[in-house]
Amino acid sequence: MITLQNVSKSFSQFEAIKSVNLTIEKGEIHGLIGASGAGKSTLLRLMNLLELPDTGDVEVNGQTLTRLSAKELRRARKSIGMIFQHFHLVANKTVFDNVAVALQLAGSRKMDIRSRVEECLQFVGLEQMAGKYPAQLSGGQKQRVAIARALANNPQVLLCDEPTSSLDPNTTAEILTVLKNINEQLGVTIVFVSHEMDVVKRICRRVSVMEAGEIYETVSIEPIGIQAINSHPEYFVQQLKRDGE
Ligand SMILES: Nc1ncnc2c1ncn2[C@@H]1O[C@H](COP(=O)(O)OP(=O)(O)OP(=O)(O)O)[C@@H](O)[C@H]1O
Repeated sequence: MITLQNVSKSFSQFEAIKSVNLTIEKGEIHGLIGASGAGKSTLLRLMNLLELPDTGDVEVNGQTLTRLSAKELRRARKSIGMIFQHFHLVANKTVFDNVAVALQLAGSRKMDIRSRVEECLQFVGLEQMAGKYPAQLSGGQKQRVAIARALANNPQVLLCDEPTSSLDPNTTAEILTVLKNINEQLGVTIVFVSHEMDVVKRICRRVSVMEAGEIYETVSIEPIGIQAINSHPEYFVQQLKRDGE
């Protein structure tokens, strides 16, 4: 589903990604974890060619992206959705229009756009918020809009760059549930970048640990379950004690 072969990326003289090989299976939720600067976001952005590799091949959904023309790449990218830590919504557009924009850019017919936007907003539980503006939404609601926008073109892959890092524990759990539903109900393969171990453990089936531009190790894990986190005070006490150890 996603294969990186000897992929390298440098910024000026700095080698941010060093000849990485990685295969992510169809239907998987795959985590990328590591310290700040390890190369997680860069590796993720190489998967839809937001960053162009200096060497190596990137294959997604059976297509070698690195060998496509600009036009072919635009078409291939419709099958790869992406969400970000800071949502990247358009402030002066309504929730409805923020989602519709993805379909307009992809050339969907006007008559199809309304029903598809409504469908996507319903999937993330925001059908009542279609007329609101981003400033009127909570962080979790903004991320749901971004998810609805990413789903609009029926992607096979969803790339998630620290999607819960600005959210509180309860909202994080809600977003993880939405992502899990997308994986299980729509069969979307998910790549999930995070520096938070407990978040990754709750949602990912395999996790690649990154260090200094390389994959140190890829580990299969037993997810501990999205509901494991909640607002119970004992959870916060345990976290605080653990962090203080
Ligand atoms: N556009 C760029 N220009 C120059 N250097 C960059 C660029 N993008 C990333 N880097 C550098 O590449 C390295 C990897 O960055 P990247 O953002 O992929 O790391 P990360 O593991 O996602 O870190 P964080 O968790 O802090 O976001 C860092 O040293 C960063 O400074």
